[in-house]
Amino acid sequence: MTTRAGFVALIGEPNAGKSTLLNRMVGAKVSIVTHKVQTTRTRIRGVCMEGQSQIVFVDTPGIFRPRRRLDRSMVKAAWGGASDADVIVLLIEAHRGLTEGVKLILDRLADEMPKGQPVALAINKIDRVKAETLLALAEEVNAAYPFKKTFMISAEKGYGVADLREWLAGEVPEGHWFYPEDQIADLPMRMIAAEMTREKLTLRLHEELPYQLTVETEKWEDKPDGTTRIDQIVYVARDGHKGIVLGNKGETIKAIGQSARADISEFLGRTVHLFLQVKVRPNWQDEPERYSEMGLDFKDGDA
Ligand SMILES: Nc1nc2c(ncn2[C@@H]2O[C@H](COP(=O)(O)OP(=O)(O)OP(=O)(O)O)[C@@H](O)[C@H]2O)c(=O)[nH]1
Repeated sequence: MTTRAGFVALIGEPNAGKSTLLNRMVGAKVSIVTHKVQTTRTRIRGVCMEGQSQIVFVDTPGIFRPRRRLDRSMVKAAWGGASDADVIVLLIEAHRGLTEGVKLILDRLADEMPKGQPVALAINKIDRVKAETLLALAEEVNAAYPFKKTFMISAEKGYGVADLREWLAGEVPEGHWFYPEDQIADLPMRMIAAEMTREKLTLRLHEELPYQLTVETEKWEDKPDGTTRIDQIVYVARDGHKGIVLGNKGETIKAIGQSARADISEFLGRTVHLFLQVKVRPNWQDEPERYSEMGLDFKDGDA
């Protein structure tokens, strides 16, 4: 049977309802991810299956709030996330209409989507407006940008969300799934745990190994005794980096493991046994950027 898999970016002004919509489509754990982990590297917000399609939602952190200098590079990264995606959904608020912020996004959309990906408009919070207003708004926004499809939804109440999901499932390209189906439910937790370890590594080693580390959660086992065993791999780019991460007699990695374990345990509310392994993956930076940035690990022949 033909399988499909692809990346979907939800974009929109702050407060448009992106998290609420994601939670509806993916499941409640996603909100935990987004509120706990604020990084530019963790780009995956959640994954869901719809029929034979695997839909991977990618993050677009802070696209429209470039306040500080640091934020400007994040804005770039955010549009990068969107333009790398296979499908884009612009979420706007029904009762606020075509705001200046939305206009700004519409102006940039054509330039930022050189690949001509399908872009859908989702008018959210339809529970707050009358039907006439909605139709007029849909027309107005479509006149500004030729959306492939327009959805009227209420992320909070769930109206229209199933239709949007079905449409996305049909729009993502044919291809292998990125994640085994049985890992999807755990994925946000695996990512949080990996991100927590990466944060400790960066705190301790940031001067020596900037951006040269990735962490992946390999195994996750909730034991009947109420504890959780988590195995993670810290990938470094070069053999010489391994020693830096391990430290003298393994002291550095031990200290990192202890503090990561404490954070993960607190977060999960259960005792965690964390096992860290350091491995060299010299080519990870040469992998297509979108995959390595997203923490995806491809086996031969998958890409
Ligand atoms: N009435 C109504 N409120 C909604 C709907 N969807 C989301 N909201 C509310 O809108 C507010 C913002 O929703 P979020 O999902 O946090 O928005 P966001 O786009 O993720 O916001 P940022 O994280 O700031 O980018 C919350 O108070 C939601 O409860 C909807 O369909 N109807």
